[in-house]
Amino acid sequence: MSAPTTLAIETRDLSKTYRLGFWMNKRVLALQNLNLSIEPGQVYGLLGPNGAGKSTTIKILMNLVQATSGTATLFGHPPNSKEARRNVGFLPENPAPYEYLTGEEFVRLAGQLVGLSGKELDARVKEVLGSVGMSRTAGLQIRRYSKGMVQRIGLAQAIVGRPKLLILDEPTSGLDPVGRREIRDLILQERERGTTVLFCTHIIPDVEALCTRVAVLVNGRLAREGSVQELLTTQVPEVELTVEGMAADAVRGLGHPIEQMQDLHNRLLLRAKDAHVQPLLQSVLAAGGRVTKIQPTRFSLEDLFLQAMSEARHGTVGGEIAS
Ligand SMILES: Nc1ncnc2c1ncn2[C@@H]1O[C@H](COP(=O)(O)OP(=O)(O)OP(=O)(O)O)[C@@H](O)[C@H]1O
Repeated sequence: MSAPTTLAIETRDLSKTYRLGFWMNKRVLALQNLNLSIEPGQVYGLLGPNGAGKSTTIKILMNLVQATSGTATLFGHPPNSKEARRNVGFLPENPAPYEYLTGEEFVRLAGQLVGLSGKELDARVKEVLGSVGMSRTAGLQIRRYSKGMVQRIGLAQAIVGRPKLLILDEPTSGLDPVGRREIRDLILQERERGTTVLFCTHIIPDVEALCTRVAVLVNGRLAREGSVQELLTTQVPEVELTVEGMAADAVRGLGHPIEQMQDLHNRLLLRAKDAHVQPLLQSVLAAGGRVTKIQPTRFSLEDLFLQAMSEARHGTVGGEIAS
């Protein structure tokens, strides 16, 4: 029997309450009993609206914030241990590298900090500057860099030590489409190399392009978790119908469950669950309406995200100020 693989990241009942106010008597429940199991080699996306607890999770994993309760481990080691730190490359949300260093000096420093030296360091610095597209501008001081260049040099310092795990807080935020594509390609390269990547973002197309698995956090709680494929296929299929010759009220009056209806003046766009389509169709035709188009709808990650948020709105817990 083979030994179980050590998880790259594991959190158990991880919670964080921030204390606020002069008397520290206000509490923000930023994270509530978060359980994550991230296998080595996965590219794992942490999705969620503003204030969902994504950065708090990452900061706990990077030992920048202490959890209030629960545990977190990186390759089986607690975040404050040398063993955990040795294996991780990190890009914070707003990287603030030393501005008076050149890009190359900064990446070299990061390489030295992870134990590289001599020819190996020279070669690796050159290699990563090339792979983030900064070879030509690496001699400029960082204070001269654009946001995109800072982001790329930040990524270069994160990967210079060939970490087994990359943790990236909003790696493509604020970048133009070309910059975003380049950072995405770099993450894909790291995935090819077998690096485990955890990144958080609001940008759903990035998640669709990169992730093997995702977690959706809302109000500090895990609202959805699974492979992108799994999450999308477990949704009940829906069908979109285009109806002409009937008013919206008349269609509603037929009494069938309809998920969404859009009135485009000369036609109606209806969205109904697969199981309800046949009776709806028959009633529309019997009432004199014309059905000009029927098509299955593809449930997107964005739909899933919005659904998770609307469910959470009815049972808010985290990210709220409690007394
Ligand atoms: N240092 C802090 N002190 C007090 N409250 C904090 C602190 N850091 C975060 N919070 C609160 O904790 C909650 C979660 O914040 P967090 O930054 O983890 O969310 P996020 O999902 O990363 O949001 P965003 O997408 O906006 O970066 C929010 O309500 C936030 O205001």
